[in-house]
Amino acid sequence: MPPQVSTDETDELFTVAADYLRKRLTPELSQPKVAIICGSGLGGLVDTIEETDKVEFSYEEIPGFVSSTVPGHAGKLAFGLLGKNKMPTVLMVGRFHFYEGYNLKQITFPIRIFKLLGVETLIVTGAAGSLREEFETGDIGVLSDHISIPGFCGVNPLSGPNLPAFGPRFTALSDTYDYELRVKAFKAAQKLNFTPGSIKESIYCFAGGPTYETRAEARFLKSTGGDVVGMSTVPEIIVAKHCGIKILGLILVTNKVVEKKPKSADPMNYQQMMNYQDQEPVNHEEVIALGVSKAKDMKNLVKTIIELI
Ligand SMILES: O=P(O)(O)O[C@H]1O[C@H](CO)[C@@H](O)[C@H]1O
Ligand SMILES: Nc1nc2[nH]cnc2c(=O)[nH]1
Repeated sequence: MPPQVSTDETDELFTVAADYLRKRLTPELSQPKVAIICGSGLGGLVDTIEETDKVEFSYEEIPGFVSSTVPGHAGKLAFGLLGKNKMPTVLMVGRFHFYEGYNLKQITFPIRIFKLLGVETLIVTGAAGSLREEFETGDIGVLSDHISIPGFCGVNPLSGPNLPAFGPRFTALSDTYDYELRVKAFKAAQKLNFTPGSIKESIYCFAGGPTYETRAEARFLKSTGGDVVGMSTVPEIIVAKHCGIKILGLILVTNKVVEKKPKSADPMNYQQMMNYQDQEPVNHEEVIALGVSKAKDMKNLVKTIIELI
């Protein structure tokens, strides 16, 4: 039996959604132990589950779910068995974002459904821009911490009445990213012979989007100690931590946010000093394309991590 979280009227919709899914799944699939959120361009992760036992629901049909509106986010929930250990798993193929106009409660709604279904581990994936010279495009970041820029302004998915059935009023986030899972991520990368250095611990800066960073914002974020920046991930992670789900964050670096002003530029040579203007601005098509090109690596990594769980 999955853990039973008692509910009251406020969280009635969570129960309705969980019951809706449970009724349409076999007992084996209705009690997933692992949930995976697929980030931009990473929807291919759904292929890690066997086609034969895959059951999918479009977000539109699940009570309380909103729709995916961003290219690269298909908008479906897929249940199946993953890896050699046939881990019962649920995948969000496409996530919700604050910049789509949804509030943080809507964005994080699925996490509490996962809790009610019995999920113990959440693997959050996403695309992000690199704030550090040493983080190359295509590298994978294993999240060790985050900085929520909207959080400093009171934008937090746990604002408003607390739901004690899920967790406490005040939640400590100091150990949010499970150490054992991070170790497993590195062990999996080693097992798969990933290029040394292409997978690194990273601190994720959550920016609201949908605009990418100005050059000054990029410098500011870098000065905060962040390694990568994206427009998602943190809200889901906060709600998962609140209800006691173990968390692993995997970020694919899809572009570089740091500007490349040459260190040796002659201060009297305005062309040298200003040549960072030549840098191509980032765009979402490039973000998705990078995700698709690294799909195989991401799939193998996630599968191997789950086999180590
Ligand atoms: O975080 P995911 O959804 O993977 O995608 C990242 O890429 C998109 C911008 O290109 C934003 O949604 C940003 O958060
Ligand atoms: N904020 C932000 N999100 C991203 N997602 C993918 N790349 C980026 C980026 O450069 N900035």
